[in-house]
Amino acid sequence: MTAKKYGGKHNENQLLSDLVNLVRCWNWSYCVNWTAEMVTVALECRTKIVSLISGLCRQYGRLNVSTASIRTDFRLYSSVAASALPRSVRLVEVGPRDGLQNEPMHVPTAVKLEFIDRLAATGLKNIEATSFVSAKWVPQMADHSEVMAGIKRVDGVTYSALTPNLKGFQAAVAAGAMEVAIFGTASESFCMKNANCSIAVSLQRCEAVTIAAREAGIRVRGYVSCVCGCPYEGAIDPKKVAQVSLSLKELGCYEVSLGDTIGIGTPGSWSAVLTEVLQVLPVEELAVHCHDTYGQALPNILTALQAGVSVVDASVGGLGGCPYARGASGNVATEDVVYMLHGLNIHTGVDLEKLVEVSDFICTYLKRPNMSKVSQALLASSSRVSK
Ligand SMILES: CC(C)(COP(=O)([O-])OP(=O)([O-])OC[C@H]1O[C@@H](n2cnc3c(N)ncnc32)[C@H](O)[C@@H]1OP(=O)([O-])[O-])[C@@H](O)C(=O)NCCC(=O)NCCSC(=O)C[C@@](C)(O)CC(=O)[O-]
Repeated sequence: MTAKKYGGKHNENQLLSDLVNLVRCWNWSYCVNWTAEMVTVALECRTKIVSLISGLCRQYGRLNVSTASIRTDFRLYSSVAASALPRSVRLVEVGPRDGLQNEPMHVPTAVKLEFIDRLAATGLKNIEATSFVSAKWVPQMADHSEVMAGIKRVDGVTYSALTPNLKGFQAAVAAGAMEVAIFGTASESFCMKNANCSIAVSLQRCEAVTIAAREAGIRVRGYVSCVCGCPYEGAIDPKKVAQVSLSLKELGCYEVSLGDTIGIGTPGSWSAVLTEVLQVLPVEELAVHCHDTYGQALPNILTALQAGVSVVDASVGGLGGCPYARGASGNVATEDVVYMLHGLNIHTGVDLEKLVEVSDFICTYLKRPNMSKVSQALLASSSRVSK
């Protein structure tokens, strides 16, 4: 096995030291921590690695381990390593925008500001604070400028806004948006309902935003809606999703968030979408945005993590839904995502207890049930303790 075959001297040394440790401690977790590159190398050299482990077993006196059992264990643990999850995940909190945009009750600006400031105190680093859309279309977001200008900025937190066109972009930047998001969709009918134009025209509007953003030095994030299905057209071809994702990347988006707008996807349909999109975009430039209408959001997110995605959108308390997507329910609850990620030993930088307090604050204000199972469980147990 040459260093070249191993993909470089560093990987060769690392592999050999892991194999020695594996045999000495008889602990296969040394393989589970392999990087994707090392897994590829190891799988290519499977036969040689199995005989190397056999040799090391003899050298370290593990005479009862057969080559057949090494082969089976190697297959098992290298496949676990191959589906290795990211070590950390960046959460994009969309509660103040996606979460509130569909709420029938008018939420005063002061409450929105308290909501955003409290979210920033949980350790969340990306908060989509509002949207600069037409107040005729989404009345709840009419105070976008006051919200964006009134936030008590926390160092290291990016406060972004959704901007469908140049008018929205200019107003967002004037109010202090640090980043903007544009939205494309994989469904013509949904695009017409949501933005009153075709996909082609919406991409032209997006282009105007990205050109202005580049001049202003503002980063642009892109959304693709209806990636797993459309409320008006039904099934959506994953190839169409990939095509719109690529268009957004080519316009200059640093990241594309794939939105299952009506929460209809399953790990099966998400796998099909991710497979197509990953042909045209690197995984580092992808995020997922799951609604939980059918209770599939967490398994769908896990599917995306297994594919290497490490940016996840969520909304505290499971607030949200698009007013122009019939049947859409809330986003996946941020608390539920954080709980799952911490359970998988994946770093988020978010304080779960504080997050549950914010979730309780906003759901109590809105007089609506908290849709997060984690918040329900933690709030119920703390009220039992305080009785
Ligand atoms: C795109 C438009 C504006 C086109 O709306 P339009 O009516 O076709 O556009 P228009 O250019 O004819 O303008 C109509 C009026 O809106 C005004 N206007 C025009 N632009 C703006 C602006 N930026 N900000 C404020 N006002 C604006 C414009 O000045 C004019 O005012 P008037 O002369 O009638 O008084 C409209 O369709 C719209 O606002 N749509 C937004 C709908 C929306 O916010 N949907 C929810 C967000 S998307 C989502 O939730 C999905 C996502 C991202 O979360 C991912 C997922 O889950 O899949």
